[in-house]
Amino acid sequence: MQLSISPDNPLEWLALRADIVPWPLAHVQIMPVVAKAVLEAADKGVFEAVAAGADTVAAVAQTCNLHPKATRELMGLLTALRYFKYQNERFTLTKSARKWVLKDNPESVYGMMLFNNRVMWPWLDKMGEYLQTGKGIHYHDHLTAEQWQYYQNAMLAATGTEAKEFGRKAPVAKTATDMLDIGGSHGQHSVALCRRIPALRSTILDLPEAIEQAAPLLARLGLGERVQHRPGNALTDDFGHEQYDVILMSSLAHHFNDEQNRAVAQKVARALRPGGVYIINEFIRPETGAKPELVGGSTDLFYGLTSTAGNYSIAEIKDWQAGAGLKPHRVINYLTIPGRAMVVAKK
Ligand SMILES: C[S@@+](CC[C@H](N)C(=O)[O-])C[C@H]1O[C@@H](n2cnc3c(N)ncnc32)[C@H](O)[C@@H]1O
Repeated sequence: MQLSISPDNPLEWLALRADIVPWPLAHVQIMPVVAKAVLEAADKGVFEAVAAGADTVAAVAQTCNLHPKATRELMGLLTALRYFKYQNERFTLTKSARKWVLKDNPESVYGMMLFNNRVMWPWLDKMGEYLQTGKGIHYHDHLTAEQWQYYQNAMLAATGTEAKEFGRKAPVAKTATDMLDIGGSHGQHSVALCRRIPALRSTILDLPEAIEQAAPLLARLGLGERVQHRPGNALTDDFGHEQYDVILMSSLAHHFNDEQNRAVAQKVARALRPGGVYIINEFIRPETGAKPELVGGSTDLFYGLTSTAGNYSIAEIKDWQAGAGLKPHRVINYLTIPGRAMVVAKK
């Protein structure tokens, strides 16, 4: 997937084509403003206010306690971004914005918006330092309880769509009974798979601070005893011997360095039953020289900044699995989240 600038008319098309438009300005001037405007709009309740009927600048400003002139500017930008339509002097949410940004919609990314606005945004200021030192900020080591809550809600919001596709496509036998979900947080991936495979039960291994905040999110998913949290640390805990038919590690490998991922793979290989599968579900870093890809590329830099590690290529992930004695099985790309894949190995 790529971001591109699309012309509104033939003259703009010609100007872009002739390369007389200074397009980097889109990145350095427009995108930072766009990102912060959308985050603040979500945080200040602007989308919810319009959905509830505040359909003029004055009504939005009053409902959200904002300055009228600043609100007009914000609404103009959000309309250009197609969050809103403006007709007959009234704002309405577009159908697509309604689906993705309203708090209570199942596919909404609202939780991610709050986390990015309230917790993640200041981290971006550290990018220059990271580029010079190569040392990330390792946020798991110093979040407050409130920040852990925003984080776990964000993970739930970011993976609602993916988890459904995971539940349908993960190559797990219908006879599977036991699953370990390493760094499983909210449990959406486990729940999706348990819904497909009636005898499956899952244990979610996550850090205690995460579980404190993720427990109510998991409870809301309604699988009861079949999906349970276990507080621990994937880097130091033993996973047992021939106990599981499926072990999933989703979006955690990018927080671990190569050596740590190899050590985890060794423990996974021991804990799987013969025929069991190890699924590493991840953002994929395109191989050097391969076609550039925006999702894998931008998250690679982001996880470098936040955890010093970063994304890995499919070949690197397969190498950890093979190094632990597992056989390559399948690589399954996501339709709904480009740049992500399940890299699956079998015991
Ligand atoms: C980016 S989130 C991914 C959550 C979920 N698996 C998903 O795909 O949406 C990473 C999760 O791993 C957990 N985590 C981080 N370090 C860990 C460790 N050493 N052991 C176990 N879990 C860890 C975090 O608390 C967090 O819940």
